[in-house]
Amino acid sequence: MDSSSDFDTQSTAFLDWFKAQPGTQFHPSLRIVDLRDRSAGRGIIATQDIAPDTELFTIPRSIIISEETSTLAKKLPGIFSKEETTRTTTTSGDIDIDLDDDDDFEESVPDSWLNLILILLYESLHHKTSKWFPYLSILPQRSESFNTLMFWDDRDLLGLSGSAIPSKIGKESATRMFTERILPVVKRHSDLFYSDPDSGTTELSDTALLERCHIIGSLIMSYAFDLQPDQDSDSGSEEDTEMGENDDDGWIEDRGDHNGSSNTSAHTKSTMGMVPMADVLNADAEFNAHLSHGDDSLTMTSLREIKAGQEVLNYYGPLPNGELLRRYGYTTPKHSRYDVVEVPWSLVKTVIVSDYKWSSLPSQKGPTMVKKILTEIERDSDFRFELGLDMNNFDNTKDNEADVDPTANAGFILERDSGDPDDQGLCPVDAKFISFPEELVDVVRHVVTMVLSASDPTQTQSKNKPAKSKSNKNEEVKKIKTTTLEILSLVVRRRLDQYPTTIQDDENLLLLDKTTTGRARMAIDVRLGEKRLLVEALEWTEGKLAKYRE
Ligand SMILES: C[S@@+](CC[C@H](N)C(=O)[O-])C[C@H]1O[C@@H](n2cnc3c(N)ncnc32)[C@H](O)[C@@H]1O
Repeated sequence: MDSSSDFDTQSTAFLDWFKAQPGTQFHPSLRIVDLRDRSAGRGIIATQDIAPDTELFTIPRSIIISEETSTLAKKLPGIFSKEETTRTTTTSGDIDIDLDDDDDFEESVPDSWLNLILILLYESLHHKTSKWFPYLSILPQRSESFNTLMFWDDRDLLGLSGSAIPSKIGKESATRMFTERILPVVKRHSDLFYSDPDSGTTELSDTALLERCHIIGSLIMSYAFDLQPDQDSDSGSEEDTEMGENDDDGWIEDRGDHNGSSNTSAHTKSTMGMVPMADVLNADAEFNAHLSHGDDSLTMTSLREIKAGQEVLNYYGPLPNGELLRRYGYTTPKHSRYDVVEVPWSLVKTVIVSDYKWSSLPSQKGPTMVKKILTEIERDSDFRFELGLDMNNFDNTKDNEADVDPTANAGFILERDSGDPDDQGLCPVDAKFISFPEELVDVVRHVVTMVLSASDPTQTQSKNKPAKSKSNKNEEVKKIKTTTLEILSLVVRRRLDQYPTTIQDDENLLLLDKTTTGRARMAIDVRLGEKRLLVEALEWTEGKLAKYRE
């Protein structure tokens, strides 16, 4: 860790550099500060009260590191301009590379994330002579500087047992992508990448280069912005664009998930960039500043009054703490409102087949009958499609893709109703659990209906069975609803059992053991938040059941 004087010297050098760039502005009541005592690196605080709607700082597009400004993009124009010509999207959504177009096709790096990796790799190998030197100097450059999950070892990750988040780290797929798409470009143009003796960089081994790609990839994931075109040309209303808001989706999130997977269509020319000063701001689920993207510059504006001493905070989106940890390497109490728990379809099946005590089924034949019904459901492609069981409902960054069982990765996401932040960056309503995902309820109810009717002797008798009375029908509906809720309740309990520690254990760790810090503490925040959500779901279910049983 840098001494605090080195840290401050670098901050000052960066601020001086920033202010010296044509077109920048920096509000005099702001200061870059050292927040490492609370594991938040650098941040910006107000030194005087700042009124709402104040321009905090302005960043001309010319000082953003991106394809538009980079020396590398100018030196290798072929690589950075090929995306429209060498790639097409097939109807299935797969990417096809047009081999006839150019025999250098393997060098095309169509994803804005990969483009920025190449650019930053080049700049880091030329950092001493780079025009961004003071800016590059304040960015984390070593793996030890990151707490994103990519850099956690197996022992650290044990703290996240039970959570689905470790399965989304995607280190292998990122390594594959770097090996296939970045290393060949660097090797082919080694004269360019290693051309700066002043920066003292000799040719890197594949291992060292891959390590650097991971560092830069993580840097981009936690620092870069999706650069939107001039908002004046957007289709949104003027008021919305001025507020940096989007009509339909609430706050625009200008940070994508670039975890080794392209999330932009091959034909969408989206650019990512490193935005000096904007990325010095930390963030939270309640925030007080917003970046708007203008024609020539980007402007950070206060959304409400920022009192002297308060931190200026940006917004990274409605992320659960697990996701915040994976992408950004930290957790906050306010982000727990967005916590989620993934419930695998396999767990739901186990509960239905083996755990739930079907009172109306003969104990011998019961499980076989239920299994048969589930198999039929899984075979029914319409049903699977409707329930999303064919799709990987979980993140596509999973390393272990299910080749055999199309439902292996299927699952349901439990979450609260959390609402959007308001136009001042505040969350006015409490987040609360108000229902299970519709698909989960539908599938359980469907199974319950089938099982109950298969085990109902009046259903299996002759076609001339007497019509059911209204009260019988009501009873039947009630039975289906209560059985569905009982199964959901059991699913939640079993999901809770998948965490090695209880809520009480975790709360004790946090309360009694004040030495629980860093990664261990953040892991507790994630798993505790998920378990609290499960308990909320359980209480909600039991409340509903109590009403039906009255
Ligand atoms: C865009 S940078 C913000 C500046 C950063 N603090 C620095 O020192 O360079 C994003 C990173 O800052 C840290 N960060 C952002 N918001 C934070 C918060 N509320 N608490 C702790 N760390 C935070 C995380 O490490 C995150 O990956």
